[in-house]
Amino acid sequence: MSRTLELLPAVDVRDGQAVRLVHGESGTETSYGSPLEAALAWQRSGAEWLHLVDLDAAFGTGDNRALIAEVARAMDIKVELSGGIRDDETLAAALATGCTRVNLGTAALETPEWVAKVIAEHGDQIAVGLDVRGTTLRGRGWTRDGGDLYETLARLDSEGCARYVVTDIAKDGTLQGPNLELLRNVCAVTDRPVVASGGVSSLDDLRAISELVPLGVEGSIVGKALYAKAFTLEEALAAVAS
Ligand SMILES: O=C(O)c1ccccc1NCC(=O)[C@H](O)[C@H](O)COP(=O)(O)O
Repeated sequence: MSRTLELLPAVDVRDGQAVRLVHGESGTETSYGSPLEAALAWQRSGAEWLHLVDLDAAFGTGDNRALIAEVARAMDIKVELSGGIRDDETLAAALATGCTRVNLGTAALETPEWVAKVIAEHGDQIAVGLDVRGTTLRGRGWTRDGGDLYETLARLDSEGCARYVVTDIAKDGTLQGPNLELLRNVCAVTDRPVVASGGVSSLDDLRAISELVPLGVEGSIVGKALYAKAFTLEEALAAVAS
């Protein structure tokens, strides 16, 4: 098992643009231009992963499917694809981009039988996003309650889910620091790797998340902090190198 925290710079796409949201709320977008340019910039800076999100698909306001596929296919690095992957058709389209894995959110809450089926079929290519306010999961672009974090986690563990992407929505896009307690609590009840998401603001935040690697935290998504130039990706990669 790797002892170095993986970093996944984020490219969240809304209406064809790379954006950042606050608390994942529609209407709070700050635009950062071309998603392809952003993704290529993270790749040039040494990223080994890209976290690529179709926000329109997540919110149900359309999709950026062609653009997302173009970005994913242009990458030489691993891609984690998220947003609106909820049935056989959207899963097939996502996997056809050549991405390394997909991140399911709403489907894990609304169609658990389908999620159990695709976990069995695709194994490590499927991660589940556990997006929470407190300990309540949120689906449909984080707009609707979807049950208890720990009950859902126990169910997904029993179904063989390979990995979880854990987001504290209250922290997401706020530069207020990650919810380390949430990450510790999730790691305490599952032996599956956890990818942290939401709130990273500084290199010290990344060092603090790195300290959770022995507990099961495998990686950290970084969005706003990179776009706001709180630090560079090169500095972040150096900070977590062991
Ligand atoms: O991932 C989703 O499906 C999603 C749905 C609705 C709103 C936001 C969504 N994702 C946001 C992210 O994955 C962010 O890129 C990530 O949490 C980074 O957060 P931050 O470092 O705080 O900018």
